[in-house]
Amino acid sequence: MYSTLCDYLVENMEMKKEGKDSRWFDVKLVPNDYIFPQIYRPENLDSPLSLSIPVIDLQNTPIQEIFKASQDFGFFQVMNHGVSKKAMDDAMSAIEEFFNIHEGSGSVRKNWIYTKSIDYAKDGVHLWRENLKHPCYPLEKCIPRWPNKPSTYQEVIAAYIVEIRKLSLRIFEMICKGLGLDPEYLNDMSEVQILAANFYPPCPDPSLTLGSLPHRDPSLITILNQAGATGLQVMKDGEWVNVGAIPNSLVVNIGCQLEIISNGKLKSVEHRVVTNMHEARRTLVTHVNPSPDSIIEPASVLVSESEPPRFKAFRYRDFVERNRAFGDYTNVLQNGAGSES
Ligand SMILES: O=C(O)CCC(=O)C(=O)O
Ligand SMILES: [Fe+2]
Repeated sequence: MYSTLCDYLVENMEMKKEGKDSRWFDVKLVPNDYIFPQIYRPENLDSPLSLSIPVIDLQNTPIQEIFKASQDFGFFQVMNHGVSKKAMDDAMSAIEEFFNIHEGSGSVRKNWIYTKSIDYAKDGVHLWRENLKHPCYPLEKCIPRWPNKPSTYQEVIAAYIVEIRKLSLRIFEMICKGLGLDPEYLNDMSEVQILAANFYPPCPDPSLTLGSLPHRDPSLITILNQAGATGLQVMKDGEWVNVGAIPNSLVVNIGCQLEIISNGKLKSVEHRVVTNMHEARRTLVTHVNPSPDSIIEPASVLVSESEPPRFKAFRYRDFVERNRAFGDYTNVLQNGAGSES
């Protein structure tokens, strides 16, 4: 932390003299408006050694493993998941270029939303990240409305979404079988609706900052490509647990809607992103959501006299609008290619 404003100005003027560019994160000390109050700070960045998120090989349709991880952690990592390395690498390169091209260009709010770090504030404190979000459903209509810089963006992100959709269908089938639901139950009501890309630059003091605030996802499931970088933490038994960075794996977590449909059998768990000093974290997050007009309620086969419904029914669209579930521009995101902006 800077002890005086003067220290801060001198430090940053010196960096400019040295000829470094002046992106917001090119600082030697964390500026005051990025320092969270004590209660939010991720002071101990090491996990308890005994805990780790399950890593599951999808090759042999491991229904019980997926089901148990969804109950115990609400999170798991998958290997041999069928999303090609090329699709993952190409998509991640496009994202990296996007954040390089668009830095400093101001927020763009049309059919996609680019939010700079400074635009994110919790009680006046900024998150250590930049973010891009856009709708993905219906895919063919959405593609031409996505960013066109870099020029590969639309093509490679579309290819990535198609592969992620296939993976989400496999995971849903396994979860349905584990729960005792019709295998198509979740497939029929879901869409890969929103893509969010994040850029968390290296930070001079990760104990003071956050990349994302603790939250639960408003999705059915979320599939996260973290490109082998650490930073994600999951709450387990009252402690923050680091999620390992395994090359070519994907992280899957149970969203609030699936917790409701499962009548509380599966857990939607709180998570957050911490920063680190040495490497940038870039992530591609796909929110697999219920179709906006679907009714979310505990599945009838999971409800009985001995297990009454633990949640009331609602329309997903109403939940999203009421909670502004995808941030300030939720309407643009939920209404996808149909929205005028
Ligand atoms: O970027 C990450 O690692 C996590 C992002 C996340 O939790 C979300 O988009 O819901
Ligand atoms: Fe999340």
